Amino acid sequence: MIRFDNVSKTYDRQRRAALSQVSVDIEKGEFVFLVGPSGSGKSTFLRLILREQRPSKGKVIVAGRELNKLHSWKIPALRRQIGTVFQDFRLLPNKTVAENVAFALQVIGKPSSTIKRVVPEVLELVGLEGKGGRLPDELSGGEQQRVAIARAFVNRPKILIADEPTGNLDPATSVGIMKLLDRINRAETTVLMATHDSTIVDQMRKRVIELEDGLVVRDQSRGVYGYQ
Ligand SMILES: Nc1ncnc2c1ncn2[C@@H]1O[C@H](COP(=O)(O)OP(=O)(O)OP(=O)(O)O)[C@@H](O)[C@H]1O
Repeated sequence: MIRFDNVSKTYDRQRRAALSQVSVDIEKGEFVFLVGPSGSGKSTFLRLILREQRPSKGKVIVAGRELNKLHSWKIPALRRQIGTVFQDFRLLPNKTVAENVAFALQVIGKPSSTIKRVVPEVLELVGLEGKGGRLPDELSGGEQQRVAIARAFVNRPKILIADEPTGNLDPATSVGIMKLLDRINRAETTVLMATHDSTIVDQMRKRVIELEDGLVVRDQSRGVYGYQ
């Protein structure tokens, strides 16, 4: 589903590579944690998958497309297959929960009959039934992240990318969010999550890819967080 073939990335005017000769293969339906110290290249890895950045060398292949060869007009279609969730939720503050989720479908041209049907379904899936009319600031952090996950998942993407999704949440709330991501993964969605949350990684025992200074220093199935 995601393949990096000897990928290096050096940003303009930087001496050091953000990623160096990275080769990894992530299969459909896998759940993968991406770990490593700050500045080790995790966000760069995720940005390459979304074609927000291009590799300096090597190939990135996502859902069968080699991203370097992808015409820019095809980038929206690529991104439609990838749901994204971030540490800071990134909800639209003036829209209700249901409107936030509906908006993700409106921008890709889904008919309103479909939107009316699937928004309540996905809100129920994430445990927010009955909260569709609230504004984001009327929700707890954990609930806001559930809205963000509902929005990312409502279009049933092949891949879900989560960049520190539990970074702003307390441990108990984080466990609930991880259960939800696990459930989404069991529905055949490939999940790739960058995190500094050692407790979560140690509890879940999923594949762990560790970066250090842009290099893959570990790729372990049923792995642990494994560094301080
Ligand atoms: N847009 C950019 N321009 C120049 N250098 C960048 C840019 N983005 C990242 N870098 C550099 O690339 C390296 C890797 O950064 P990246 O953001 O990928 O790390 P990270 O592992 O995601 O860190 P964190 O855990 O703090 O989010 C760092 O040295 C960083 O300074």
